[in-house]
Formats: sequence, structure tokens, C-alpha cells
Amino acid sequence: MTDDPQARPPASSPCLAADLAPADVSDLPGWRRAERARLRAARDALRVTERQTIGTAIFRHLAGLVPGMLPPGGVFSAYWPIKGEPDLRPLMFTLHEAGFRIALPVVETRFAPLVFRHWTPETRMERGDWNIPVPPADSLRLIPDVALAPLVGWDDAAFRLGYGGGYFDRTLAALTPAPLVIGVGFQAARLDTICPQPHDIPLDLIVTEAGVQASRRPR
Ligand SMILES: Nc1nc2c(c(=O)[nH]1)N(C=O)[C@@H](CNc1ccc(C(=O)N[C@@H](CCC(=O)O)C(=O)O)cc1)CN2
Ligand SMILES: Nc1ncnc2c1ncn2[C@@H]1O[C@H](COP(=O)(O)OP(=O)(O)OP(=O)(O)O)[C@@H](O)[C@H]1O
Repeated sequence: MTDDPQARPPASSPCLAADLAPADVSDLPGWRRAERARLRAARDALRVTERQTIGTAIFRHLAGLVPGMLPPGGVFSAYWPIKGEPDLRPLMFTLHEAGFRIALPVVETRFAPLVFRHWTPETRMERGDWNIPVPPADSLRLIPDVALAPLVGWDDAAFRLGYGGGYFDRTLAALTPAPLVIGVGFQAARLDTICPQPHDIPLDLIVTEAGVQASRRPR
């Protein structure tokens, strides 16, 4: 041990470092609300063609990665895009054609973990909570082996900022074994840190149009 303060490891979370986070993180929920609004406004401002180019790049990265992460006939959970999220529905068709089962997340009960309903190209989607299209209630329930989690924001430690309902965190805390979760979003939505809290669970990988950007586990 030494008394030289320079020799000590950082004494506190990087969230408290002035260069990484807002001056006042004592109001973390308020800071997250503001960051969500800022990042969503930036996403909404993208031109349709820019969004499509980014979606295509993310599709290519995932189409190369995901099949090798799934067992034969394994379950892949995607998402039905809302609010300017990258549209990865082509990946649902591609992986369905390759013999994997596709699921979509559904809020069946508010503030409870998500459930995952089977989707095929023949599924007639219905309107769920927040008007998100979902497979009908009589669809088979599946447990994903690999799940995509759409990102509003992300950081280098693979933490995710979502819409603020805590659904993915609650779901990951409840599922055993936990699926491999890939956060999907825009490179521009990177934050120095989301200021992770005890309930925040890091994702396994973050994929943006620039490729794999962060991972929790050594690859
Ligand atoms: N495409 C997609 N599907 C998904 C998710 C997602 O993030 N994206 N989810 C991932 O968890 C779940 C739904 N979670 C959501 C949570 C909040 C809002 C939302 O729009 N909230 C409003 C506020 C509404 C309110 O307070 O009542 C908002 O942000 O404006 C949307 C989806 C399941 N399906
Ligand atoms: N495992 C959990 N059990 C109970 N509540 C939880 C759990 N995880 C998160 N929450 C609650 O959900 C709320 C929102 O969490 P957070 O800010 O991390 O949302 P988010 O990850 O951005 O949202 P979402 O996953 O819906 O897109 C918090 O108030 C938190 O207490």
C-alpha cells in the first residue's frame, strides 16, 4: 500500500467523474429521462434513407453472427420496430428460412417480465400495449436462446438504456438460463456511461452499424 493518491484505483463509479457524466447525477432518473429524450429526438431526425442504410449494415453484422450462436432449431427473439428503431424484420425472415424459430417480445402484464410469442411469416399481428404489433395471444410461448434488445442508448460496458419501463432488465433477471442478449442500436447513441444501477444487467454484445462495439464476456 502507498499513500500516494495517484497510485490508488478510482475510488468511485465513473458516473461520479465530471468528464463522464452530468455534473449532478443525484437525480439519475431525471438524467436518464433527458438522455432518452435527446437520443430519441436525434434518431427521429435521421432521414429515412440514412435509417435504412444503418438497418442494412446492422442486418449484415447480425446475419453473420447470430446463426453461429443458436443451436439447430433454436429460438431467436427479434422485435417489431417502433419509434425509429432499426428495422430488422428481414433478419426474422432469413433466420426463419434457415430453420430457426422466431419469437417476439410482448408486454402481457405491465411491470412484469416480457413473454415471447412464436412468430412465422404467416402470423397475423395484433395491436399490443403502446400499439406495438404482437403475435396473437394464442401463439406458442417460447424461451429465446438469443434475444435482440433495441437500444435507446448504450455504453462500452454493454449496458443498455431502453424506454424506461425496465422490461428487459426484469425479463433477464427472471429467465434461467438467461438468453444471450444482443443490444441493437445506432452508433450515435453511445454514452460514456449509462450510470448503471444495481437493477441494470449488462447485455452480452452491442451491435451497431459499425459492428460489434461492446461485449460483456470475453469473445
Ligand atoms: N420494438 C420494440 N418492441 C418491444 C420493446 C422495445 O423496446 N421495442 N420492449 C422493450 O422493453 C418491450 C416494450 N416496452 C416498451 C416500454 C415503453 C414504451 C413506450 O413507448 N413508452 C412511452 C411512455 C408510455 C407510458 O409511460 O405509458 C414512451 O417512451 O413514450 C414502449 C415499449 C416489448 N416490445
Ligand atoms: N429486475 C427488476 N425488478 C423490478 N423492477 C425493475 C427491475 N429492473 C428494472 N426495474 C425498474 O424499472 C424501472 C426502469 O428501469 P431502467 O431505467 O433500467 O429502464 P430501461 O432499461 O431503460 O427500460 P426498458 O427495458 O423497458 O426499455 C426502474 O424504476 C427499475 O427500478
